[in-house]
Amino acid sequence: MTKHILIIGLGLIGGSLAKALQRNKDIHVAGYDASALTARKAFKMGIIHSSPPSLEQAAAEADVIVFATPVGATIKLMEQSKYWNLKDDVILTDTGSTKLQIMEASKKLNHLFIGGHPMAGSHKSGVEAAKEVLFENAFYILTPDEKTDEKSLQFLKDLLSVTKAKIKVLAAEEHDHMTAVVSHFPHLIAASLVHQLDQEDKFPFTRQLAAGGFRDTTRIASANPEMWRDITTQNNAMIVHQLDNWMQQMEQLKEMLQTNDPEPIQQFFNHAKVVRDELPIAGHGAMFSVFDLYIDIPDVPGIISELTGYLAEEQISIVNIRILETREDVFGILVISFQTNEDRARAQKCISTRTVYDTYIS
Ligand SMILES: NC(=O)C1=CN([C@@H]2O[C@H](COP(=O)(O)OP(=O)(O)OC[C@H]3O[C@@H](n4cnc5c(N)ncnc54)[C@H](O)[C@@H]3O)[C@@H](O)[C@H]2O)C=CC1
Ligand SMILES: O=C(O)C(=O)Cc1ccc(O)cc1
Repeated sequence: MTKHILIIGLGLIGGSLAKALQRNKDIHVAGYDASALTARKAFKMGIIHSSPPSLEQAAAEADVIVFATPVGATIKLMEQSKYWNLKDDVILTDTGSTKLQIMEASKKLNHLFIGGHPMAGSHKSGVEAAKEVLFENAFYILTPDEKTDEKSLQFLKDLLSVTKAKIKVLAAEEHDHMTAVVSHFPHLIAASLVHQLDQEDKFPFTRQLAAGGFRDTTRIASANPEMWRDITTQNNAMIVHQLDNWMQQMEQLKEMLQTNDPEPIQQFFNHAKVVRDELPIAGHGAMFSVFDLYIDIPDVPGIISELTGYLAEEQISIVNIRILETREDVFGILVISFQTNEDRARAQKCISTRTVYDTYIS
């Protein structure tokens, strides 16, 4: 029997989930967005099967309702949902980047709520950025609570299995602690680095030099500010704790730099390199999946369109493209990112057979 899924919020995450769920032919995906234009666009793009005009009516017909809105809006919608005329056995879930406050809000609901967080995404937002394959190989965290029955949890896991994400059950507190470390606090640091660049007024040319490493380290600072405002205010205590640790670390770093002894400075970088190099690679346990292919290219006009042209001919989709370094006299490094490991392997074969340029995977 066809199951009715309602996705509220048709941006990057809601749109991507809607697309992935459509792989299951026994599912009807209805989509609602506060922006009527977004909902219309999602329907025209085929991301959702239907775009109901009334949220309450769509909610009444749903077997599963997914809140894919910024986490502040999600809590407000959850409160409103108490007044909706829902099916008794409906499952409510969400995609938010925080879980503690959302699970706290769920205690006041009359229906089952299982927290969710697909840990893949990007600095882009909006329905236009939605991708069916966004969650493949990424972790998809679920945070059931003591009211969750095994059958409903299994139903939700089965429903989400079409995303090809790795579903993992965690307590909300564990989730918020870990995401503060690997996602929320790093986001604040990325934004702070950009602020620091912005305050640099001695040499305005500095911005032009902000290539390679600076751009890599700060990419996420281009993400949706409203979404990150909500994440930061909800997971505030865990983030402040990370900031305390960081400030302590910076004090030690400052002392080390003032002493300026080369040995501990090298050890500092060495330890970071060892830990960083040992992180699980994307697709094998990493939190966010992007598959980078490095290509040594000469700095000549037309080279990028030549390479992307070969990939297009072989129908290999690219998710990102950037140049790490270009100087007039040396080869530059082109980094092309792919959504899946298979795409990257096909791209490497394509470039190696059709050009003389060296390719490698970091
Ligand atoms: N962007 C990312 O990389 C990731 C985001 N998330 C989480 O997923 C959720 C959605 O994020 P994105 O899709 O990136 O955001 P987005 O900005 O791309 O989309 C959010 C959508 O929700 C709609 N919306 C806002 N308030 C609404 C309301 N009250 N009722 C109905 N629609 C409303 C907006 O019009 C927009 O279309 C957030 O909670 C975020 O924390 C989770 C994983 C990754
Ligand atoms: O772009 C990136 O690397 C991200 O970190 C995207 C992201 C943003 C928020 C999340 O809760 C999960 C993933």
